[in-house]
Amino acid sequence: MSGEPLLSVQDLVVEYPVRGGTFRAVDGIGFDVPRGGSLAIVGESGCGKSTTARAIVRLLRPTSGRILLDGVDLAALPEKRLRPLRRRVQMIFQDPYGSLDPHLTAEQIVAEPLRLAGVRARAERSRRAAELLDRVGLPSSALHRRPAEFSGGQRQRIGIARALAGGPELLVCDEATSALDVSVQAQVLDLLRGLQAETGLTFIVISHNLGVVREISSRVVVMKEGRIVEAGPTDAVLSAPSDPYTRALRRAALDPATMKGRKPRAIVSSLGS
Ligand SMILES: Nc1ncnc2c1ncn2[C@@H]1O[C@H](COP(=O)(O)OP(=O)(O)OP(=O)(O)O)[C@@H](O)[C@H]1O
Repeated sequence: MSGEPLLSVQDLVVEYPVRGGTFRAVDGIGFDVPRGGSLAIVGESGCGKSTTARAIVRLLRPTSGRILLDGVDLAALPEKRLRPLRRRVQMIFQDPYGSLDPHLTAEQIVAEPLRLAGVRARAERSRRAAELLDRVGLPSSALHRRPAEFSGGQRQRIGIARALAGGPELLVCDEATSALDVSVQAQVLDLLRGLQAETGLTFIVISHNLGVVREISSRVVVMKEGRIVEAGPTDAVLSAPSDPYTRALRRAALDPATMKGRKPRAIVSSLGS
């Protein structure tokens, strides 16, 4: 994990057009993610985590700043030049129910990015899709079933197989487990950890759940109102946070009564911070 970071985000600003002007959702943030490493982004609802993720995978175009992938600035690239790089950065979404095309079978869902990556022969795409679905722990009977026939955890596995299909170097997981039951969350986290160990994949994990962050990421940045208020090794930041906001997040996470089914914004305000 030495040398140049795989991803370097510098002075990133994202503004949304709103009635009468713009709203600055991300306000000049920066961080590095080493190759084969992981970074978690945490913070209250609305602090700009998803906006950051969407900018990194260029689902939206940043207002300013740099997103260097191996030194190439994704922020500035026009769509046409971005296309060959898209395969290298993939995203897993929060909602395993909404993010899969209901009309396609699991095999077709996973085979599509293979086609886009230039795998021409249909038989080869089918073979690789079956391999990927097996790798994420789905049985071969899953191949010809459609999303409605799977559980939430199984659908998230299909989403992970789809994200892996193009052979990405960076996987951005936006609340990838938060729609799932706790025991299924643990299984999906195990799968992601296993993939990281096996393949050296680099991860960005976005979560409001500090337990998930501890499990999966060695480094963390804490965001508040579009800015980074604290950053460092996960254990250090979460064990001895220096920022009052991180301390409030942590207190809330340690208290199961306040945490149950609630998001940090509500919890932080209930703590009076
Ligand atoms: N398309 C949009 N137009 C205008 N404002 C937006 C848009 N998308 C997001 N925002 C605003 O930008 C801010 C950051 O939103 P974002 O979704 O990045 O937050 P988040 O930290 O991911 O929240 P959550 O944890 O609830 O998903 C919020 O105040 C949100 O209301």
